[in-house]
Amino acid sequence: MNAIEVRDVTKQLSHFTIQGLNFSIPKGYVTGFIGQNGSGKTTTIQLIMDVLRPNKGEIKLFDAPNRDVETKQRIGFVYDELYMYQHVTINQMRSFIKPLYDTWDDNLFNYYRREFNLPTRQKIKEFSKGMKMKTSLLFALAHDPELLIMDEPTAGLDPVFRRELIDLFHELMEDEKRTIFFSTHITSDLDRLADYIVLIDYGKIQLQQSMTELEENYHLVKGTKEQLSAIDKEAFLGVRVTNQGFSGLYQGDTQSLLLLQTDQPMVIEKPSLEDMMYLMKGKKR
Ligand SMILES: Nc1ncnc2c1ncn2[C@@H]1O[C@H](COP(=O)(O)OP(=O)(O)OP(=O)(O)O)[C@@H](O)[C@H]1O
Repeated sequence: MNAIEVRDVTKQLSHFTIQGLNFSIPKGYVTGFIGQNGSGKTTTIQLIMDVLRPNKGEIKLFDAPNRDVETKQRIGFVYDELYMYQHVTINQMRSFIKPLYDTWDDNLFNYYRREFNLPTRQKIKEFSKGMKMKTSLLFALAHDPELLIMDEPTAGLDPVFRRELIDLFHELMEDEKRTIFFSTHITSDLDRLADYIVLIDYGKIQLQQSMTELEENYHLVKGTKEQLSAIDKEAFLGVRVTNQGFSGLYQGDTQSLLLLQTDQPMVIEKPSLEDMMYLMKGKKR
């Protein structure tokens, strides 16, 4: 079963359109949602969370419409800006949020509050950016959600806590009942955590694959401009050329590249997610 299904969704904003959005997020896995600034990640997450309504298409969570109140109970939502009332303390906030969830667990709340080192006497509006993100996470985790949907949860966090958070997400995934879908610009977090990747560009899904498929199917090829002219350009998803030579994202079997008669061998490496995003924006030559 899929935890999230987005089918033919269109959303028209004043200067931006999400068009014919189709993707699904498998249950029991971690999926990273990537794309450049303004590519539509937050808008897509808001559509999934029913904060925005699509003009066309449908979104299902655990096979039920995303407007279903019971289904919303199963989801922990972490937003990149704290959407909660900020003039209260964490404990006052708890008294508002707790009644909304049947599965609310005070032990979990107290555990994560201590783990995240969040003060109980200070008002949330006085928290640092990182503390606000931790507060958002605390409230998402305290009702033991089956599906965690997070918009840039690691943004604004110091590197040590970011690593600890990735460890926590690993722990949360251990019982295999949970699903995580999160957007990020920090691709090293995805290398550590993600099973699947969804890449969005200009409001359209460019790529949805497992990390294993990505590793098997894509190669980073580097060489001289002369070598580039000898390669079938159709096999490249994108190429960047500089004075030093070229680097390209190559799809498929690299055997034919190794057979090319060139004065020096080309470099063939495993691309990072960052390489892929950068090169996919490069032109085909
Ligand atoms: N409420 C809104 N009204 C009109 N346009 C909007 C609204 N919210 C977002 N947009 C536009 O939609 C586009 C996509 O924005 P979105 O926040 O979804 O991108 P993003 O991929 O999350 O970007 P970032 O990585 O910078 O957070 C942008 O051009 C933005 O200006």
